[in-house]
Amino acid sequence: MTSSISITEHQPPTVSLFLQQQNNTRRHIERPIRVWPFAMECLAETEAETDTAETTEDQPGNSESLTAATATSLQPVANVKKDCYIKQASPKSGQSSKQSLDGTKKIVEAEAVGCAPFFGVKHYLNNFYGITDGDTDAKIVRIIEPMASVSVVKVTKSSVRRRIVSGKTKYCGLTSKEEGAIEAATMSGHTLPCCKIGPSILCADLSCLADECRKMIHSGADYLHLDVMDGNFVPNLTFGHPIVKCLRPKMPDIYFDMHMMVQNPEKWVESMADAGANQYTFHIEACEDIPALCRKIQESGMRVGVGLKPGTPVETILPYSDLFDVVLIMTVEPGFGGQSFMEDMMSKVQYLRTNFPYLDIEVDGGVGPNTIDAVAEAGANMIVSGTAITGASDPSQVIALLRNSVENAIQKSQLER
Ligand SMILES: O=C(CO)[C@H](O)[C@H](O)COP(=O)(O)O
Repeated sequence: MTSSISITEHQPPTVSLFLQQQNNTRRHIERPIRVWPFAMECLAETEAETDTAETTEDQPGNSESLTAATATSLQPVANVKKDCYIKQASPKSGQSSKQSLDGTKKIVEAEAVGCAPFFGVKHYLNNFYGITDGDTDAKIVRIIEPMASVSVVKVTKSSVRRRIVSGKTKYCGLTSKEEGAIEAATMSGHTLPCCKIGPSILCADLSCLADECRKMIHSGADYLHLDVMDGNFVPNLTFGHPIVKCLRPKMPDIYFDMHMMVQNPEKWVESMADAGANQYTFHIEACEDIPALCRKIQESGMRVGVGLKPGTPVETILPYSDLFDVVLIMTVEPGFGGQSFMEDMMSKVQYLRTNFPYLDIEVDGGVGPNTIDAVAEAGANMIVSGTAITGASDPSQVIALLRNSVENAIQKSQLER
């Protein structure tokens, strides 16, 4: 079933949503939803309201954006002080998760009153989907999380450059309003990870790569995990950026997670960004200057992933943990699909989830219906699965099963918080 909705606003946007359901499997979006950016401004506004204790510092640039935000809402959602600066830091020590969820709830409620399109979209989807800001080249993706009505703003795609300046994240290519909204949202501590299933096409029929990839997406996959092997870091060879570049126009909106099993990963950052990759996951064992590589990846507009081979202790990432968007825990020796899952790697996942509740934790190797429960219970939320999906007679059934396990585990862990 393909559906679409149109929402008109005081500004031009027509919000188009393409939702596809096959064999009762939930979710698939052909294209991102497009909305007018005021929704993001609105988020900033409600953050300011929610966290009044923290919003006292005068910052002229930001007061301008807040005034504009109020003016563009259908009904102002909050009496925001004109001159206040949105400055909610990460959750205060001692702040309970209940308080944090209450804050999130307030934001969601406020949006429901002030932002009809968001409410409609959220209600319609009842799940987590990206919403872009209306440009043809997506700048900001707003993820609506499935379980706890959590809202997150994330930056993706190459039109935005994210840089770390003096330990602070800076965004280039955004208006001050957008930047303020992102700052408020990303620093609010409300960013909880959600379940994403990314089939690895390593063992698929690579002679018809685009068709195989489309099949995965139509079966309900959230993203594609593309394994790049150089015959050096791992004893196998696959493909590189020229193939990714050919694939990109055939699926312009699909998230490409590049698993770079290569020596000297810094060598391929620009080419992969240019080819249209969204996430660049390098192996920590293959890299000498980790901060420099992370900076390079961020500056080229991709999310930063770091992979750990089974023999690499999880603590290795600790000095750099702020620099990563995703940590990939390998549950096989990298190089080949179809190997047996190493359950003892789950202690690494548990350690990461306990210490980094907002981190995207990805698991790769031997993950399928028989092993997913261990992965989900340990706390992983990005699930790579190769042969279990590509070799299945009905990939959509396997994807739905994996998703179900992870979503249940996320829900359970949130109830226990
Ligand atoms: O990175 C990989 C191997 O290095 C693959 O992504 C992974 O092994 C997926 O295949 P399978 O699920 O069959 O193990």
